[in-house]
Amino acid sequence: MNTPSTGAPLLRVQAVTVRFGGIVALDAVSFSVEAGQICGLIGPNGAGKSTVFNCLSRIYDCGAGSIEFDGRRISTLPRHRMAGEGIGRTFQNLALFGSMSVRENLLVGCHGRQPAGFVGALLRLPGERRTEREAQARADELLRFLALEDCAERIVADLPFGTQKRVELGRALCGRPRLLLLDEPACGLNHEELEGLAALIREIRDRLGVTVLLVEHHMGLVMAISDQVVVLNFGRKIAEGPPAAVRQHPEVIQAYLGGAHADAA
Ligand SMILES: Nc1ncnc2c1ncn2[C@@H]1O[C@H](COP(=O)(O)OP(=O)(O)OP(=O)(O)O)[C@@H](O)[C@H]1O
Repeated sequence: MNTPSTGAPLLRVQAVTVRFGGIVALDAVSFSVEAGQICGLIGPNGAGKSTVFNCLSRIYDCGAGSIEFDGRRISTLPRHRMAGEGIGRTFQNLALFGSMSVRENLLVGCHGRQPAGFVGALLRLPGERRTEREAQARADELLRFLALEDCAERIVADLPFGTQKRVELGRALCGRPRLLLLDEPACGLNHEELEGLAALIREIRDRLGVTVLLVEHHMGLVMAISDQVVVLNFGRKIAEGPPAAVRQHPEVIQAYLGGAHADAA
């Protein structure tokens, strides 16, 4: 089980501002996520949710403000260090190798954190063989956890979309993240798959000890599984707190009323 090494919040976003020309995508946004929480990050289209994720993955630079992970400032680290720091993510449009098997996709996720390097792999050094065994064991563990054993050797592109989404979760989990960023995991899933997803996200938190930050338009899912919800609108944080309080917040109701997501209210 992953545990934080300090008593501070696992993730602290402090006064982060991001501008694109004249657009203020994030305007001094601050929030924290405690270890062991599922935190929902919601808001209407264009509110700034993806920009937060892209700052956390270091795809975007924060123009101002800072991001701390487990007490360490990460907002200035190089992008390739983020997986090693313990932050994993999934993508709205799935980041999978369609022509490779489910197991191979998971192994790619495992190898992102392996220290042996190119020369070690080329020469099949003992250390590299050990990390390969460990990667296979981790992939087996996650195939079981995600109920993907039966399709482990199948080509990903041949699988239903809902199954591909579980493969992507597996790829992200192979790197043993302490914080998992889920980008619209419910998008494209049917009703039955949605119920399975809610249970799975809880299990990722409870059994694997992974803290979850969830961007999602499906309000039913967010409100059902989140311990806290942060609401953005036009790049500003307009509310945060437990789901029951957030859904009654006047600014949240106002932000969603008239939009495509009025069910938030
Ligand atoms: N790379 C970029 N270049 C210019 N503008 C951008 C860029 N990325 C985001 N924006 C702008 O920043 C604002 C916030 O966008 P963002 O994608 O973070 O919103 P979002 O809440 O994720 O929206 P959605 O729910 O539609 O995905 C929007 O006005 C968007 O047009």
